[in-house]
Amino acid sequence: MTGLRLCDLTVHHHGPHGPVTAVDGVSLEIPPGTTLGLVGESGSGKSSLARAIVGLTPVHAGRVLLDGQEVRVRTVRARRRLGRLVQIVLQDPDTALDPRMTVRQTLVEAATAFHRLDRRARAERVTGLLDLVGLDPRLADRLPRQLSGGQRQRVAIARALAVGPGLLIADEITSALDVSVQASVLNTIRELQRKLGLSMLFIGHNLPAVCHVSDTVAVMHRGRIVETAPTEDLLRGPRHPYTRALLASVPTLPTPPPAERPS
Ligand SMILES: Nc1ncnc2c1ncn2[C@@H]1O[C@H](COP(=O)(O)OP(=O)(O)OP(=O)(O)O)[C@@H](O)[C@H]1O
Repeated sequence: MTGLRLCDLTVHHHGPHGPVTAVDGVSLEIPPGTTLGLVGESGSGKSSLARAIVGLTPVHAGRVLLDGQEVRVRTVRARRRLGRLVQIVLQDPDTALDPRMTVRQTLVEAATAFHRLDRRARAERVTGLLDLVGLDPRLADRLPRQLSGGQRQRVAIARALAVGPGLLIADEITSALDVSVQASVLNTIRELQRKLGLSMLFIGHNLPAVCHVSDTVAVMHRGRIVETAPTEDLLRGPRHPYTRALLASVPTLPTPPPAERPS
């Protein structure tokens, strides 16, 4: 379990009309073993924040602390250490999975990145990981294209877990999936939290989905955190108008028309 703290984090991008402040002085904390949900509409800066934590986007100002230590990404060794502590899963599993590698090869590669495993331990690890993410072990010898989108995303999650990270960042991991599949992946995330005691940063734009898996929720708007609260409190009494707008914009299931009365 790894704790994360961001102090006044600022991230800039170079836009066509000059610098764009994607993350504007964000401070937040994820105590070890807990999940922080980060919610906000498209363009609010969520991905920039996530990418800055793992060194994929430069930090303009502020600090990223993992277990109290400043994150370093300058050297190969530092990046390796970071990869061992923090893994990120993105919206599109196809970017994480090599189309030429079977599920087994993908998982073994990740599982042996930092640990030596003999043949038998590798086979057990693959079965264990697939079980953890709710996949049938018989899928181990398939290629990504022989799996559904939801199954591929589960493999991407298993691949991240194979490394044995202390913190998992999930960036819109259910957004590209069918609604019914989304719910089942969210339940898998809850199972993982219960079984592994992982620390997580769970990013999404759908407030109920984010709340389903989060202990605390932070609401991001135009690069800033406008409200942070324990999940229950946020749902019961959102304070910021933007949070209320997010809650109000959640689509409800259409109610079937009333049955026609016989005349
Ligand atoms: N590589 C980049 N170059 C220039 N501008 C960028 C880059 N990445 C993001 N931005 C800009 O930074 C701002 C925040 O984008 P970001 O992708 O972090 O938001 P987001 O909340 O994750 O949105 P989405 O869910 O659509 O990815 C937006 O104005 C976006 O246009």
